[in-house]
Amino acid sequence: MESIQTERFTDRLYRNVEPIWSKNFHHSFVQGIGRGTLERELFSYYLKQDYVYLIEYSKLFAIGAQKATSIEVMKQFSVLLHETLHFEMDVHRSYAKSFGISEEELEQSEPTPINLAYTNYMLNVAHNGTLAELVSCLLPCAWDYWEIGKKLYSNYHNELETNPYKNWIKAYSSDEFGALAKWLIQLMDELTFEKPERELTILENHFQTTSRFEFLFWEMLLNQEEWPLQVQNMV
Ligand SMILES: Cc1ncc(C[n+]2csc(CCO)c2C)c(N)n1
Repeated sequence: MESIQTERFTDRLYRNVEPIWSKNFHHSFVQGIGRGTLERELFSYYLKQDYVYLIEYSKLFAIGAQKATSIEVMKQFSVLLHETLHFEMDVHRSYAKSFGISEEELEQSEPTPINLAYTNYMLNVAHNGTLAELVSCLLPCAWDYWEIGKKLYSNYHNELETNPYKNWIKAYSSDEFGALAKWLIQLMDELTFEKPERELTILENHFQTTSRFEFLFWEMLLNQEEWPLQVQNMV
C-alpha cells in the first residue's frame, strides 16, 4: 500500500514564518555583519545585549530538562545548556575581549525593553506551558540563526578572511550549531505527532511571536533602543 507523506509540523512552521525570516536575513544589521561593514560600536552593543539575552535564554534549556519525560531528552537539553554557556557565549566573550570589553561589563549590561520582553515572554511560557510550548518558543532563535549563518556564509565566503565578523559567521553556520537546531526541529515534530489542531495553533502562535521578536531584536540593536527615562543609581 502506498503511504501518504504528510507534512511535518516544522515544515508548516517554517512556511508560516518565511516572510519574517527573510526580513531578518535582509536586515541591514545582519547584512552589515555579512559584508563586514557593520560599525564596531554597533557590534559591541550587540555583544552586550546578546550576552544578557543568552544568560536568560540558557535557563529555557534547564527548564526543558526539568520538563522532559525521558532521560534521552534530559541529556540533550543538558548538552544544549552546556553548549550555549560555553561554545556560543565563548564567541561573545572572545569578541568582547578583542574589543576591550570585560566579562563583568558584558554581564552587567542592562537589557533594553525589547530584550527583556523577548526573554520574559519565553520564560513565562516555559514556566507555565507544556514542553512543546517551550520548544516552540526557543526554536526560532536556534533555527533562524542557523539559517542566517548558512546564508551569510554562502553569500559572502569569498570575502570572509578580511571580515572582522568572520568568527561569528563561521560559528553560526557551523555543523555543530546545525546539529543543535536539527535536534530541536526533530523534537518539535515528535512532540506534536498526531496532536489536535487546537494545540498546534498555540505552538504556531508562539513560533510566530518569537520570530517577530527576532526581528525586533535586530531593529532594537540598529537603533540602540534604550529605556526612555534614565534613572540615577540611588547610593
Ligand atoms: C537574540 C538572539 N537570537 C538567537 C541567538 C542564537 N542562539 C541563541 S541560543 C542558540 C542555540 C544553542 O546555543 C542560538 C543559535 C542569539 N544569540 N541571540
